[in-house]
Amino acid sequence: MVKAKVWTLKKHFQGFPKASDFELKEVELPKLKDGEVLLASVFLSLDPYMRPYSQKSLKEGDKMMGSQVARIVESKNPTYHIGAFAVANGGWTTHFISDGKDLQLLPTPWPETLPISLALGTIGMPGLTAYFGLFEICRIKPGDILLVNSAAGAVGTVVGQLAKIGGCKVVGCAGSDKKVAYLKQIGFDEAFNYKTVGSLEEALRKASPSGYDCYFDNVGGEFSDIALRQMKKYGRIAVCGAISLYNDKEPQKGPYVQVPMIYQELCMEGFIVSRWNNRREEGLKALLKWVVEGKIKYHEDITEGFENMPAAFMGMLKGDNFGKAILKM
Ligand SMILES: NC(=O)C1=CN([C@@H]2O[C@H](COP(=O)(O)OP(=O)(O)OC[C@H]3O[C@@H](n4cnc5c(N)ncnc54)[C@H](OP(=O)(O)O)[C@@H]3O)[C@@H](O)[C@H]2O)C=CC1
Ligand SMILES: CCCCCC(=O)/C=C/[C@H]1[C@H](O)CC(=O)[C@@H]1CCCCCCC(=O)O
Repeated sequence: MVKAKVWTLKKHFQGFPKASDFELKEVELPKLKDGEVLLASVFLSLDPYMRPYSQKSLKEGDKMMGSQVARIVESKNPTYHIGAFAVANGGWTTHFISDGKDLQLLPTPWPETLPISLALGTIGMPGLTAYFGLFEICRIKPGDILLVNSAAGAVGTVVGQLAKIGGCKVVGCAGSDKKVAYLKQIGFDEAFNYKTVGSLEEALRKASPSGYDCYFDNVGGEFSDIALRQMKKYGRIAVCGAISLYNDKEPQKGPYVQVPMIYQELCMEGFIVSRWNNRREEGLKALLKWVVEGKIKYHEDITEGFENMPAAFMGMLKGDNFGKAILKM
């Protein structure tokens, strides 16, 4: 019998999550049935969606949602061999049982030089979000000027570098000087710390006096209200995330987007990356190739120890992470 350690949602979040909202439990897993596999989490992903989606889909006492790179430790399913690694949606747990349907084996061959945790970041869901958001929603073309916020994070770093590959001028915003320096190092044309610029409006105008063709929005709220007013005619806006709003106790009013959208004839579209699940392989293959060629650089922010999962989650939500936030078991 395997005993799994599991982080549960003890109390629904009220505003920003607190340590007391989580509870660590021990659960005895049943024996494997035919077709099932037992997995041990190796790396757990920390993602912003866990904040709004847990509110929407979890009951108090449920296991916290999330994905991991996990190793198969026992198998009664001929497709999955002991020792293989897979990306799974097992939640915040040390061990779990799967019938194999939700498992994605890592793209093969996986280069020995790359950490397998990248399958949760640049060569995983966040990388695919950047890829499809940029090519399908922003529809970038060479010469476009692109703005991305939360630019030093899992999605943002890939957005900026892909846009450079696509021949764009890229402007990125992030919440610390260290992050800004990194953005410049990986090829962003302009980058600034949105927390320390006196006026966001002026900083955006200085970075691109002629305005923006594309805006990849990870933040929403007030930032978007200001950015929207600097879009060029026929600009495209990919509404990817709204992290500035996820911890609100009450929904905020505004921003009111109609006037700039009409004047500038903008196209603004929200999306969830799973829309392109049928093109997952194409996206992963392209991202893996660019990483191997050194055209996409990555940075991971790794916290060690399963017991630190809630703290790492709260840290990511407030911007402590530099690159993709990961927990190593
Ligand atoms: N639509 C989709 O299918 C998907 C959407 N997303 C969304 O993409 C966004 C980025 O996700 P991901 O790259 O994984 O996360 P990140 O790695 O970017 O981590 C979150 C970052 O958000 C920034 N942040 C937190 N609060 C604020 C705030 N009030 N204003 C501005 N920035 C803030 C912090 O960076 P800083 O220091 O710069 O403030 C923090 O590091 C999220 O909104 C997420 O929900 C992600 C995956 C799929
Ligand atoms: C207003 C909330 C916006 C959240 C945007 C975001 O970060 C979306 C992330 C999804 C990503 O595209 C693919 C995912 O796996 C994320 C959603 C995960 C949903 C899990 C839902 C589980 C459940 O409802 O039981």
